[in-house]
Amino acid sequence: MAVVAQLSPSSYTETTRLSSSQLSLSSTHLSSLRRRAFRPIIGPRNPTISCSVNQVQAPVAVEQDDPKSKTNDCYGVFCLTYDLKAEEETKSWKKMVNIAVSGAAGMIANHLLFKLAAGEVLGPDQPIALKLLGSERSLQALEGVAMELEDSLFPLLREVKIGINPYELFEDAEWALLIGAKPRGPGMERAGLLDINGQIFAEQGKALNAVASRNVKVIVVGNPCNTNALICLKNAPSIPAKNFHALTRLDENRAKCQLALKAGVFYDKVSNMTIWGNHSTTQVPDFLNARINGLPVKEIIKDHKWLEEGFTETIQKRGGLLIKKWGRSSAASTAVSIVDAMKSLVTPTPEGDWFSSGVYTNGNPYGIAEDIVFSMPCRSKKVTSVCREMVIMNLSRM
Ligand SMILES: NC(=O)C1=CN([C@@H]2O[C@H](COP(=O)(O)OP(=O)(O)OC[C@H]3O[C@@H](n4cnc5c(N)ncnc54)[C@H](OP(=O)(O)O)[C@@H]3O)[C@@H](O)[C@H]2O)C=CC1
Ligand SMILES: O=C([O-])CC(=O)C(=O)O
Repeated sequence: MAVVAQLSPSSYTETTRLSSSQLSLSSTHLSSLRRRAFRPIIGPRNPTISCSVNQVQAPVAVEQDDPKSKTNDCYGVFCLTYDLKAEEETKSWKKMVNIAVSGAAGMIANHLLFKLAAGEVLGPDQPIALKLLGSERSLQALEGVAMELEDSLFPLLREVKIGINPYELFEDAEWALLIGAKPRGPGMERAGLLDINGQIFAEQGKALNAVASRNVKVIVVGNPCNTNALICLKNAPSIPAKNFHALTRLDENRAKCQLALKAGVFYDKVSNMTIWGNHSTTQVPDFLNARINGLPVKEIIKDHKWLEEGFTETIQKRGGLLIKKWGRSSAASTAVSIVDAMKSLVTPTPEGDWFSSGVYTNGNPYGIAEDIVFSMPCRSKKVTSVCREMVIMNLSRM
């Protein structure tokens, strides 16, 4: 099995000290390396750095007319081809999965990428390729992120590619985690971001439509995420609308946390938590259908006034409160919730439970307006598929 890597300026001096036998390079791999050695790549401010394990060239500046063509085939150590010591182990690994992440130099991605690369999401036998999308202004920061990924020595991380062209980065993507978008500041509503962020998702929808796997699972995180998810899916008519999700898992996690706190139980005792609607202050966290230790919440939490008033408002305004306290929007907990959302899609949902996700309303059983993206209870049926079934619940209790 081969690993691909490109030697970054900071690492090539060390690396060239090693002989090919020390790296256990086969002759096939060596010739592949030599081929790669002269392929132009992007470095800081666009110099081209060409090198191989036994050959180093000084960086050479290259002309690039179209900034959209600035994409690395691979980054740093991920361009190197070598035989794995653990060949036996890797034989049992699954086929590599391409994961595209936008806003990859941002706060949320900085937490998420390391979880993905560690196998926390798709498991210890799932090698991954990370395709990191940034912009002109973040390209250098993106290199910094790629350098940290290099230095982390993740066995499952087999490829890293950075660039600014979604048509290149989204190619054959099986996951697209669309985070890149301006966050709100104190006193703003998420909807206020639509003018700035909406266009990003139109372009990225078109790119997904053109080049991504037809089975790509898209999780839209950038706010306002429901509307952005709708914009994205409308621009990607060749990809099933059910594959698009607006992230409301963070709200679900927040709601579980508050119910657990009030009931004096651990989080894992809270189940069946639905977030209805938008990832915004209009959302409805549904305590009526949620359960604690398998029982209706109202049987466990007797303070019904708190449930009806305090709880709902706490969840609706949690993001805003965090911005007020921290000065920026939630990043680590959002990354955790993206992990949770991905796992929920590829793992059969435990019997009787469900999770929340913003999904396209197409024949929904709740009477919610059609043709929007709306958070509701979902179940996943099959490993590795996006099968989603709506949960039919008795809404007359609400
Ligand atoms: N759905 C949810 O539950 C949550 C959603 N969010 C949302 O996720 C998004 C990303 O948050 P976070 O990672 O913390 O933000 P950061 O500011 O850390 O990173 C955002 C990235 O988005 C890109 N971007 C695109 N357009 C703009 C713009 N006009 N101004 C600034 N950045 C831009 C930038 O990357 P580049 O230059 O490479 O394009 C930047 O690196 C935000 O919209 C935020 O509101 C946050 C928390 C929870
Ligand atoms: O509040 C924000 O703008 C960021 C966000 O979406 C959240 O933390 O829920």
